Amino acid sequence: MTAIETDGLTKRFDGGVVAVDDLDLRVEEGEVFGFLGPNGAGKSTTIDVLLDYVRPTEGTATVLGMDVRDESETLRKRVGVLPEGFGLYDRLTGRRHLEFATEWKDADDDPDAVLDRIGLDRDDAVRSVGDYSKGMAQRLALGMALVGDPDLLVLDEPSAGLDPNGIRRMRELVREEAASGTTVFFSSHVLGQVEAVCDRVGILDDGELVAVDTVEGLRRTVGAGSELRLRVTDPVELDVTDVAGVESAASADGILRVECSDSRAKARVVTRLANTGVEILDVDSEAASLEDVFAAYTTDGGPDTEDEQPVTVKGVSA
Ligand SMILES: Nc1ncnc2c1ncn2[C@@H]1O[C@H](COP(=O)(O)OP(=O)(O)OP(=O)(O)O)[C@@H](O)[C@H]1O
Repeated sequence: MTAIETDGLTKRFDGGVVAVDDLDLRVEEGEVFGFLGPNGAGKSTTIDVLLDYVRPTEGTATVLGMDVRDESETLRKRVGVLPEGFGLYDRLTGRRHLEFATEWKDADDDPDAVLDRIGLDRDDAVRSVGDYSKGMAQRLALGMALVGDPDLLVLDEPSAGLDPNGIRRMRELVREEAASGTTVFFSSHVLGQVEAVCDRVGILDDGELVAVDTVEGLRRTVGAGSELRLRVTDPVELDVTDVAGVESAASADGILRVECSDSRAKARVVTRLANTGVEILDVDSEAASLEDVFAAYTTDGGPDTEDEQPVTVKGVSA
């Protein structure tokens, strides 16, 4: 089943702003889908339509096989939402919030189990949330989204305010949810996190979907390759340019630098060298980051795929 499907979805606001423009989007069940786009691209408006907070001007949207306008009550029980800028009730405790979420979803979650999952201390759970730090409130809101074992999780900037441990826990939770069959729709400007957890990403620009693929696939499309650096005993004699996915190779100062258009080529190069008896002393690698890919799609009319030019390579991924 397709977890999210939009056909010709358009939202035009009073005043003429077209926030979402003829959007055809498909998110498959069980995948973690990253939803990216510059400020004002239309991401929040799309999410609002999917949750039936906003009605589209044209087109349709289905979630878990149901039309969002006809089945919004049913969907509210099956979809967990962590909205950006969520509101909590200052005078109520964290535990009470979880109990409310559980009642609202007709679920039977044990609040202590949820607290343990999100890493919120049980003593803190009996304090009023008005006294919570930003990260504690964010953990609680994530916990509320997880209540009721949702079939779809919609997370808008889920790492906002979280410390590094909280970010790691959030990523683990996303992967755990996906492993249990939950679809995760993950909207964020923190591209490193999107890259770390998402199976595929969609990039929205000016209300239009300009790219949908795996991060690896997007890298290939924009010609954003990766570089492999090998310290070997005698690099001068080596030629690996016939290895599939290798663009060029050059050696200097005992280092062989191999430009790859496809990151899988790196493993092929290492295998080739090992098979020819070359001693590899050290290996290092850099891949174009999702940031580079994002910039290629959202500036200057998108990537020129006719004549693929490598974009700036940065971000170390050994
Ligand atoms: N209620 C509204 N009335 C009029 N225009 C709106 C309304 N809501 C959003 N817009 C406009 O729609 C466009 C898309 O906004 P949206 O909030 O969906 O973008 P976004 O991708 O979520 O941006 P950001 O990354 O900054 O959160 C913007 O031009 C915005 O000004």
